[in-house]
Amino acid sequence: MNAHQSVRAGQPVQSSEVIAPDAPVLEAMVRFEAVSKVYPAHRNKPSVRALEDVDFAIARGSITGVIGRSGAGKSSLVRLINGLEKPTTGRVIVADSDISSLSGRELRLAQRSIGMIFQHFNLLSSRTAADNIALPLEIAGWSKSDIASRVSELLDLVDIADKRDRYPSELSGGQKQRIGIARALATRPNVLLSDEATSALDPQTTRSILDLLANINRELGVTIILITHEMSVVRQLAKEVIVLDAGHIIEKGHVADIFTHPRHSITQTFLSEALGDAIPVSLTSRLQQQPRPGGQAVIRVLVRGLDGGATLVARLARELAIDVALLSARIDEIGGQQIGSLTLGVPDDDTKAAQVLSYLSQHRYSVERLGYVA
Ligand SMILES: Nc1ncnc2c1ncn2[C@@H]1O[C@H](COP(=O)(O)OP(=O)(O)OP(=O)(O)O)[C@@H](O)[C@H]1O
Repeated sequence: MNAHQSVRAGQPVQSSEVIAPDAPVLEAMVRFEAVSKVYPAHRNKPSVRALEDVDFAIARGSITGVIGRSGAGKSSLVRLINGLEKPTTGRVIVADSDISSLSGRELRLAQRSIGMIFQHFNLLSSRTAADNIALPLEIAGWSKSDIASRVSELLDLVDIADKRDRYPSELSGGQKQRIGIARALATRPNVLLSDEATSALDPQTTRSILDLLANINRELGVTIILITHEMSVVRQLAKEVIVLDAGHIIEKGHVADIFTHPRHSITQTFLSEALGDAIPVSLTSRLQQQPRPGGQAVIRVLVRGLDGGATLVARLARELAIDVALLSARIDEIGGQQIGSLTLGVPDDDTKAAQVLSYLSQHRYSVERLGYVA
């Protein structure tokens, strides 16, 4: 498939298929074609293979999370998208142009269609909020009056007009990030790259920034790519996710599918972190790490909606003849779908707990053993 082809939703997933589900015909905004990135040996340091044969396509107007641990290759991927690095092999296509083949003025023009926001905001401390937002417009050669009206528009968009004359040192982290977002959107980019943009913020401010990004995506149609090491960020905002590990894509697809049916243990660990608070305190306070005679093994399973939970409990009873107890259930909106998190108590006899776990993993449920209760 080349950069200009589109695919129809509903076809089986191919390695470079566009991964947004809803539109009838999807067009890629960012496409990696067999991309590898090797940093050459330097002084005494050996060469590093940061990305290996990476293939994906991100649909126009979508919100996609790219998640991975430290060293997985996330920053390399960002620098390839915005043309700061060239792939060692393969091509990087952004908005129908092969950014990996551009240089000089052509590259600078292409880079204007890619906005970036950062963990530490990267604002100039000597400039006011308004003047920080104006900077990319000055560089792009806009007239003073056009800059003034665009900056006012952007301050309203990020809901921070009252702080226009404040300096970064006078702003909170959330306010600084709003200025960062306004600056990134100044030249009307097609793509907004968020590089750990909420990692330095508290959970409530993170929520408000993610809500703002969701509005921007809805109202302006900007394609958003969220680089993060936190599945909770992906869960709150993205519909699609790419999981990177040691330079390889280990999973990609719809967030709701990956939450309910992860293929890889690393993905499962990210999911557990994102759901850490999903169990009621009344249960966590009773959880033990060692089995109790006559007690129950406690497991957590993710299912599609609460109906999926009722069906699962009925199937375990019917197919394995094991009655499980529903200890708690909670429903979340993840990737635009309702996902149920069920905590089940399985009679703690070794064979029954093992049978249930093996049944769930055979059917690719996202499952985690939490401990035991008496
Ligand atoms: N300029 C460089 N020169 C040499 N090696 C590099 C360079 N940039 C990254 N690497 C190496 O490439 C691998 C991937 O790094 P990268 O920064 O892309 O990962 P990351 O997922 O962003 O990690 P982190 O979350 O810690 O920033 C690492 O082993 C890193 O040490």
